[in-house]
Amino acid sequence: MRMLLIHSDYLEYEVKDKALSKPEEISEEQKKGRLDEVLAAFMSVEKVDEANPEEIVQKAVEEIKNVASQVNAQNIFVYPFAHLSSELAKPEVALEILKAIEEKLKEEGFNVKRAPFGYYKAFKLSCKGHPLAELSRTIVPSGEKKE
Ligand SMILES: NCC(=O)N[C@H]1[C@@H](O)[C@H](n2cnc3c(N)ncnc32)O[C@@H]1CO
Repeated sequence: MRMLLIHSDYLEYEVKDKALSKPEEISEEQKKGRLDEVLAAFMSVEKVDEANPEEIVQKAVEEIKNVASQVNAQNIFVYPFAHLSSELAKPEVALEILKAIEEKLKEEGFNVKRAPFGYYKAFKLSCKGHPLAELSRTIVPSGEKKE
């Protein structure tokens, strides 16, 4: 998995069009979303992650928790983003992993939103610009090598 973490004044999105033939079913309310004072986690789930989805969920949650505590963020935006890797996991696997990350972060007490999966979305982001405001992480299952 490739993750881009941006500590932001806000992140807001608006669904524009389907990017998959069968995108995630969403309600009218989910077509727009916004969080303020947010750690935005843009994530590309990779083919290598299919070897151990549970481990990837655990490692991703740990990384996000670590950064959230360093930047003192309580709000997390889980954002599916297929542009950080050329070795993408199948959509059905990626969606399950992102849903699991969302749920575990909620269990940890964070206020979490997840942007809809399988759509083109307009988004606005206001990066805070401090030294830890822009971070990237690469996560792979144990035993797999990081490319
Ligand atoms: N910016 C818009 C967009 O990225 N849209 C992406 C994601 O929402 C989602 N998606 C599909 N596969 C993946 C994957 N492996 N990891 C993350 N998201 C995925 O499906 C869309 C088309 O690739």
